[in-house]
Order: sequence, then C-alpha cells, then structure tokens
Amino acid sequence: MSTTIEKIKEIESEMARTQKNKNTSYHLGQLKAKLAKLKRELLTPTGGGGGGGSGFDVARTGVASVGFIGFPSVGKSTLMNKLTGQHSEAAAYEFTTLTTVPGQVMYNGAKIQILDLPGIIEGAKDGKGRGRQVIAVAKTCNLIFIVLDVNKPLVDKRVIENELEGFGIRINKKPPNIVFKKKDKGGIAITSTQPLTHIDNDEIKAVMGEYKISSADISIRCDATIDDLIDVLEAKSRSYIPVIYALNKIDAISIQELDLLYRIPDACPISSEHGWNVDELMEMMWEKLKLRRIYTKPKGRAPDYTAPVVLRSYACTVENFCDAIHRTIKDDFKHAIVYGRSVKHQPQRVGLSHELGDEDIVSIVKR
Ligand SMILES: Nc1nc2c(ncn2[C@@H]2O[C@H](COP(=O)(O)OP(=O)(O)OP(=O)(O)O)[C@@H](O)[C@H]2O)c(=O)[nH]1
Ligand SMILES: [K+]
Ligand SMILES: [Mg+2]
Repeated sequence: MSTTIEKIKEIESEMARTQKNKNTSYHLGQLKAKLAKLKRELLTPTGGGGGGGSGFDVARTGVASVGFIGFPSVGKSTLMNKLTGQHSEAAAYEFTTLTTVPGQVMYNGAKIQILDLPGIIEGAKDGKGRGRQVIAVAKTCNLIFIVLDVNKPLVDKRVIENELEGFGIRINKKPPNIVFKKKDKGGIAITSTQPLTHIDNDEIKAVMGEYKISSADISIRCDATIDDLIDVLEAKSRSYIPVIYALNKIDAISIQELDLLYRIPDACPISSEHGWNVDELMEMMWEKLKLRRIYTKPKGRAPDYTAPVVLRSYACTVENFCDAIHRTIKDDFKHAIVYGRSVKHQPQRVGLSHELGDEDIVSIVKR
C-alpha cells in the first residue's frame, strides 16, 4: 500500500503528463478531485500523524490574532519582540523558536494577539519538521504575516504560499461565488451567470462523480476554475485568511532595491531589528483585520474615546455591541441612538439589527 503522500505524488505527476484539451478534461477533473480528497486526508489528524495544532495551541486572547509564518531566521521573533515588547528568543541560528510564543499589541484601542511561530521549510505541509502543527496554528488566525528575508523574497514567497495553500489556506481571496445545493434526485444542473472560460460541463461532472454526488444544483457566478469548485465542495477544510508580506531586513539593501519591493502587492518592507517602518505594518494590519471601533456615549455625557468596544466587521450589529458590553443589556433594550458613518441622520434611532460603522458613537436607551 502506498502512503497518502505517495498517492498525491503519483496523481500530480500524471496531471503534469496530461495535456489539457476537450478529450482529457473529464479525466483531469477526476484527478483534481482525487487530489483534493487525498490532501484533505493528510490534514485530518489520525493520531500519530502530527496534524491538528497539537501541542502548538495557546489560549486565545484579544479580539483578533495574527500569526507569523516564514522560513527559519527571517526575523519573526525579532519582529515579535519589537511589536509586543514581550520576549521571544531570537538568534542567528535556524529553528531558534520551537513552539508557539504568544504576545499582544494594543492598536487603536484593540487588543490583538500576536503568535510567533517556529520557522517552516519546503515540504512542511507534507510533514517535514513540525511544519504541519505550525501551519495548523496559522490556519486559525485572523491574519497571517508571511515574513520574508529581502535578500531572496520572491522565491521564498512562492514556496511559503504553496505550503499554506496545500494546507487548505486561501490567501487574500474570497470564497468562490458558487452556490452549491445537493439534492436527492434530478441529476446535476449547472447554471452560470457569465461565460466560463476555464471549465466545461464534462470536468464539473467528473468532479461530482469523484465526490459521489449524482444530483445537485450548481450556480456559478464567477469565471470559476475547477479548483474553485473543489474549494466549495471542500469548504469545511478551507480557511480564507488575509496575508501581509513583511519583507524584513531592509537595512541590508540599497534604496534602489527597496523601490522594487514596494511593487509587491500586500507587502510592507521593514527592519525588525531597527524598528523601521513597523508603523506602516501596523496600519496595514489594522486595514486587513477590518475591525470596528464603537464608542459608547453615556446619556448626557461626552463619548468615551479612550476605550472603544472593538467588533469584527462580520459581527458588528447593535446586538453584537450590546453583547460585547454585557450579556444582560439586551434584556431591557428599547433602542439605540447612533452618530457616525452607519446612519443617514445624525443622530439616528436604530434597533438591534442595525449594522454599525467604524468609529460610530452609540447610546443605549433602556425601557
Ligand atoms: N540585518 C537584520 N537582521 C535581522 C533583522 N531582524 C532579524 N535579524 C537577524 O536575523 C536572525 C534571526 O532572527 P530571529 O528573530 O531569531 O528569526 P526567526 O525567524 O524568529 O528564526 P527561527 O525562530 O529560527 O525560525 C538574528 O540574527 C537577527 O538578529 C533585521 O531587520 N535586519
Ligand atoms: K533564528
Ligand atoms: Mg523565531
């Protein structure tokens, strides 16, 4: 019996040998679906396999978490120390950090947990070193900093991205706009709102066959690839996480080289050691985390700008706000009075379901 990793290798090499055309698209679709299923097997902890986040998990604090991923000695721990003031051992030899080291930064009134992680190497997702445990922790974070050494940023970037993607992490990407509904009978019905340039019905049917789905409505609302479709079928093992590339050690390069680095999307050139440009990194972190600060205004007094209630953008209704202050506030809630960007009139009376905007000011009126 060959191992899962060997099976994956076999399928990958067969895919590489197979040219994509009308006659092969069904077969390629099958192979891709097989591959996705095998990779999922690899991600499911089976006791000895060392999957999950076993031993690397730490207690979660704060409103959001940021995990550091990168090759050994790119400066992750040095960055951690600079940002949090906490101590994580940093040194000139590889694999200085051996487990998750948690820290915290306060930014715009929000407590944000920072997780310094051990370095990973190529093949990490397939079980090299402790890579799988490390990536499993990153997969639970709200944001990942991929820390790269500016001396070879682009090659390393590709390798690290590949490791994360192989682990079901989707970087700076939204879930594909495909609505999939399994049915008891009726066959496979495919509709699309725009021409599909990457896939044909044969390929889709091959994938469905591999997943043993004989009846479903599939409504495709983007120019999807077969990988997008598989991501939707494998939704449970996918995490869509924003990433910032922290390009570290800029103190070691020229201004001309620095100019080139600024062209890399979602990147922030820094020097952890000297603290250069970490302000910009923090600003980008704030943008990517999409947090909202809500200021409370006690009746007849000025708003309290020093201690905002910080909410996630997908859970920022007046109800979420009440819950964040105290469980019982909702019980005698009458309405809320809101000033800020979420309302047309200043102020405006709103109910529990109203969605708040960043820096809104809220007073709760009780019954
Ligand atoms: N020139 C320069 N060196 C840096 C910078 N940041 C870190 N270093 C050096 O890089 C080496 C590795 O730093 P660490 O912070 O231990 O790197 P790491 O990524 O945490 O390494 P592992 O935990 O082993 O994966 C140390 O010698 C640091 O002094 C920087 O901004 N510029
Ligand atoms: K190191
Ligand atoms: Mg380290």
